[in-house]
Amino acid sequence: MKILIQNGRILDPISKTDGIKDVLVENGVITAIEEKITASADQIIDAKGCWVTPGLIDVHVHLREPGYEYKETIKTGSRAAAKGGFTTICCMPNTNPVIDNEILVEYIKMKAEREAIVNVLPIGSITKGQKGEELSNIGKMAQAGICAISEDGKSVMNAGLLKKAMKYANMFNLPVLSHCEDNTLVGGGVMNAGEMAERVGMKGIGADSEEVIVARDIILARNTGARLHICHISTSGSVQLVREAKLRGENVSAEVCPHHFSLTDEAVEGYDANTKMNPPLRSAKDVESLKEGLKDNTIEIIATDHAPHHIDEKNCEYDRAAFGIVGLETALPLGITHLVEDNILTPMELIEKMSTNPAKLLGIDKGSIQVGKIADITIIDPNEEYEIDVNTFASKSKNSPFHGHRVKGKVKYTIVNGKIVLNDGELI
Ligand SMILES: NC(=O)N[C@@H](CC(=O)O)C(=O)O
Ligand SMILES: [Zn+2]
Ligand SMILES: [Zn+2]
Repeated sequence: MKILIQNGRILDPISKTDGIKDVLVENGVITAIEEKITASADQIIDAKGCWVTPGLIDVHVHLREPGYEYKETIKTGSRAAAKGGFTTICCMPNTNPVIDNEILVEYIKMKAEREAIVNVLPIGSITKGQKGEELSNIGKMAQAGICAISEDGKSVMNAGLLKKAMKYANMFNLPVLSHCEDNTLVGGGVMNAGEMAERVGMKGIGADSEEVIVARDIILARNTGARLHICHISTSGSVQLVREAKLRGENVSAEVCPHHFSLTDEAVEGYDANTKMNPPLRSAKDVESLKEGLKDNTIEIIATDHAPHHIDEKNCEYDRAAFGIVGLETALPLGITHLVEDNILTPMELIEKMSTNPAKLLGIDKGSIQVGKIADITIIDPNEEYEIDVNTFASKSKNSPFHGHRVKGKVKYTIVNGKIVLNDGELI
């Protein structure tokens, strides 16, 4: 299979290429990137006016399989990923049963091999059953092919246990993806603590519940040498903690989710349960800090925290609704609309945070569009404007607060291992 991509704007953060070129893909590999390629091909893609980028990589996705297939499956989640321009996604272990042993890791890999249309990398839990009591067998899961460990959905509240896990993670060179939430400080909150929570009469979640754990985990990572990655960073204080750790030369990275830089807690005013997620939408000041963190590279990664839930789990009182929103199919347009259009990031910086830096965190040979690399490629029309419509989502769940939002930037083609899985906006 030969694919020729013509006249696109190549954005490669590794070689710092930013220019109009043709790209030739043969048998799954990029074989040429030149001003003008005149080879014959099975499919020619006219990428005029589009960005041609390394395939997007999402380090934080909930695929819900096994156990919650009514929300999402490996198959449907991978299709949502392809629509969103993602060629590789990492799936969190808070399934039922929890991914806490090598058999389940093998199961995810086997299912993904058969049913997923993008690359799926499993993440193993830190403790058995995510109960916070006993470590999962990290070594065996590493051998089976996990890309990281995480207790996402909660924090490991026992610092001693987490410290031990960090030491194991080092032995297998795995990053530790940390959901930062001290459950003794949450106090039954359902949205950001502050003026807005008072106005709508709901219990708030303070910044301290996140920041206490960010600080703790930075200290533990310093003492163990672990590769700490902070998930879904949401407060000014957390950004500052990560910034200071980096200035000290410590091995810490952070991700921000598109909803946390696109919306504030003002969005909760209409009581739409699709504005409910963990951590919650924060204040305008926090959003400002997140953008500064993106700009000065304190925050190197944009990840979706794609968290599908069934309509019945959202169609109820705000207090009782599930935490989490889908994100795979809105991430790129939100990045273009709120970061590139607002001059927070250049197109190259956006792609770096959505592909190159995630690949670096995972230690995989992806995130670059160069001759000799496996052909994971995304083609994006940055100028197409449209309204987000959840009814067009490939995801099984539609729990997005962005329905009806006007955005700019449309994913046109997603190519995974040299195979076109999204063709002119349509899934194959
Ligand atoms: N983010 C969320 O609100 N929910 C996530 C869990 C998580 O990412 O912590 C989920 O699994 O539903
Ligand atoms: Zn989380
Ligand atoms: Zn999550």
